[in-house]
Amino acid sequence: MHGRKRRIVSQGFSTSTIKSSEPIVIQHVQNFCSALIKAANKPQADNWSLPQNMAAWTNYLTLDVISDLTYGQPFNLITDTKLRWLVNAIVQGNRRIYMRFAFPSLFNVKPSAWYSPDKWLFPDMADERQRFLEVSTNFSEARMASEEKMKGRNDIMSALLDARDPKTGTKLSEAEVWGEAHLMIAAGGDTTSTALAAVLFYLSRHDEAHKILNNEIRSTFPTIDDIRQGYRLSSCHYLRACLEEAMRLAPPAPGALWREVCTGGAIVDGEHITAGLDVGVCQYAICRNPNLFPEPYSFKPERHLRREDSPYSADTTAVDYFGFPPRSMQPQVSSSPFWPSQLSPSHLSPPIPAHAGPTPGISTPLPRTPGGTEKPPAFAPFLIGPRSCVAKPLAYLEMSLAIARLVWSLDFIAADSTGEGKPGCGILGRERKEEFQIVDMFSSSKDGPVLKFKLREDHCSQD
Ligand code: HEM
Repeated sequence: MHGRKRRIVSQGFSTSTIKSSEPIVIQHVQNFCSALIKAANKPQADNWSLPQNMAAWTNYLTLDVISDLTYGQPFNLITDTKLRWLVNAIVQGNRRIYMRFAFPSLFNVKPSAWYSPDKWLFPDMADERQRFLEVSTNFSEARMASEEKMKGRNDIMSALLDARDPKTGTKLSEAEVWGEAHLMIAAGGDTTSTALAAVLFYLSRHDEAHKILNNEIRSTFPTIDDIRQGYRLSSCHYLRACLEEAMRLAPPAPGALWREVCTGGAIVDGEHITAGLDVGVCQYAICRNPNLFPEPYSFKPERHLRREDSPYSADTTAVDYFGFPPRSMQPQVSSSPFWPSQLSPSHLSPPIPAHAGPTPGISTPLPRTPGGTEKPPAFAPFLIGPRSCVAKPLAYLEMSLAIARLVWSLDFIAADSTGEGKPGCGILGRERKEEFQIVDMFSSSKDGPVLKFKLREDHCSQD
């Protein structure tokens, strides 16, 4: 059942669909940047903008993108306040699904006059959920009504409506299409916004990394319009490393996503697991294992950089995250080196520990152990296998465009401590000031960082 849907849904994220979706993503990324540029154009006494909560802005951006690609019209959360309540409704919806996974028996009780799981457990969200379903239905109906007009768009929805399962030749029914659309909104907004908020949190607290990224982006792209899918964006390896490191420290799906062991059992790390048991790996925990990630609480994008002499760079079949070959096979596009003299690329690329898994990359094959078996990567924010994230290329495109265009246009600093841990708070795991705080609700709920912006010094007039 899942296999059939997956074969159809994955066509909505094919290279050609992602390519034709790019102008839509860029349009919303530009709205996002314009909103922050507008704030920067009204400097306060300290020359910086009023503080901006980036958990909110990144949520608006990612929901505008995914609603536009799915329904053919955006929620317009960046430019209009009317539907902004949807952000919380979606987070709460994810929390409810997570509770269902964790405690199915609570929900498997038929609601009665005296017990209804939703009313008891989520009294505040019943209304919001209803309103969200109404919005989603209205948007779905509007899309269906204008489907003829939308034909040339080649977005996720057109692909879902047209695609056939290559194995059975069947299409998704209308109900299945709208079920998938609903899933896209729930799965595609909150996750991507956590990664964006986290990278902004860590950059605003790590000047050296922030400087290197500024240099990389500003020296690679002469104008903001040059920041689009292609060799130049693929060559921004420090950008990619910052995104990876932010997702390592703040995984957008941080908990264990359980899988039931099938008939015959399974062998995991040499242990036999009986059929019927649930197994899962908690991304938050494994990403803090010091044997896999030395100094696990430190923000070190360089740990994700591919060393030219690492085993992976020799792999000519490896492709980069937009489907381009690795840097060594790409034309050189920028003659100005972006590395500060005291931090050469070789300095930033310590040897990759043999046990640390491969440099993450969409199509980088898993390394082979001496016995020839594949070793799964420890860092897997999108998971691996047949139920992993179907939209990984879209997520990387969106994150790369948003951070590159923002960094190209604006300087930013932390305005306050929102999002930080609170030393001495007495809550285990919540006391590290330097760690971006997330709450596991299937996706990650977060607040902050709150940042102040100003136009980058060498570009004084933008709108
Ligand atoms: C940084 C961004 C993202 C991360 C880290 C992420 C992570 C994940 C993870 C861990 C899963 C597996 C969930 C499970 O096992 O239950 C998943 C599934 C999924 N994701 Fe993403 N996701 C991201 C962005 C997106 C976006 C932008 C979309 C857009 C539509 C999306 C759509 C989906 C869908 C449809 C599934 C279900 C796939 C299936 O069951 O075959 N995700 N994602």
